[in-house]
Amino acid sequence: MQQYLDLLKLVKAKGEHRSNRTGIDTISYFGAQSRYDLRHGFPLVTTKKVFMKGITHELLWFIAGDTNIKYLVDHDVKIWNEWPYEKFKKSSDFQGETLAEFIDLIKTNADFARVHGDLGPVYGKQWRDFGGVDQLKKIIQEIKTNPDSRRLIISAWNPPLVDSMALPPCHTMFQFYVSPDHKTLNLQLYQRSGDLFLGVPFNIASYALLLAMVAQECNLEAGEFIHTIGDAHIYVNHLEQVDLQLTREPKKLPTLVINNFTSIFDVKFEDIKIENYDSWPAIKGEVAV
Ligand SMILES: Nc1nc(=O)c2c([nH]1)NC[C@@H]1CN(c3ccc(C(=O)N[C@@H](CCC(=O)O)C(=O)O)cc3)CN21
Ligand SMILES: O=c1ccn([C@H]2C[C@H](O)[C@@H](COP(=O)(O)O)O2)c(=O)[nH]1
Repeated sequence: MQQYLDLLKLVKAKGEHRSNRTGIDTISYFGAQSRYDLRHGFPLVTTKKVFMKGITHELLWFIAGDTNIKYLVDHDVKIWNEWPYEKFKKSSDFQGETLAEFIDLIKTNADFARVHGDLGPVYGKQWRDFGGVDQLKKIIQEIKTNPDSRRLIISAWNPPLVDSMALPPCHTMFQFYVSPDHKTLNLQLYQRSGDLFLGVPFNIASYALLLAMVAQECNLEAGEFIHTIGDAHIYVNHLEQVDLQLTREPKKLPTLVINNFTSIFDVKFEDIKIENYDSWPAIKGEVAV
């Protein structure tokens, strides 16, 4: 996937050293756009192995309107673990538990999970209930009945609620666009902040999967995913990993297959398959909390 490598190169070449709330500085470039055409394969980064299982579960979790990490924890998806733990550490229930102990409590104690596993009104809540509006259902209905609309927008950025979220949304809003011949569905995402090494490969695959599912729901062909990023950054402790990736030749993209599709609201994890994913080995990197 050359577009992703080009994005890394752009930020390395034109970005500036910048500090931020995490204490780990970044090289940052403001305003970048990449285009991925799903007709050329499923855009899963091949220059390192990407954890597609986690991406798929996370997307189904958003679509279900869920905001509690219990579902993810129960399926061994660890990517959101640190954020409720940080919240828990500040609560009066905290008694020095480690992150592993905290996650164990989420797994085994439903009452504990209900209170301490919730991230606040994050993506799932906003997509399915933004002040009473089920945006996802509404927009799918609009795509089906009014494909020429220029108002096919879903927003996760809800200003009065941003401060009660464990992490304000990074992928803040997206728009659908049906081609003039009403055959192809395209999606553009505005992501306000992008961790190019860890988060962005997840975000690309996640929105490509969402585009494919909404297209199938609307009997359209999935076309382009256009990824626009505000603060596009590489954490300085990921620079070596990025350089290693830049030495690797991208491989042929895998294909996405969704079996037994009836509706985007009923898709099962087992029915989503990525076939012929040939990637370079995984590369580890620390996440900045
Ligand atoms: N600094 C930062 N970067 C992010 O990408 C990010 C956040 N914070 N906060 C919220 C979510 C959580 N996301 C994450 C968090 C961790 C990984 C991660 O560690 N990925 C590893 C291993 C995944 C695994 O196998 O469990 C990777 O190699 O992709 C990825 C995305 C994306 N977001
Ligand atoms: O889906 C996601 C979620 C988060 N990120 C990254 C972007 C930043 O590095 C951090 C969030 O920190 P802020 O200070 O709130 O910007 O997480 C991502 O790339 N993708």
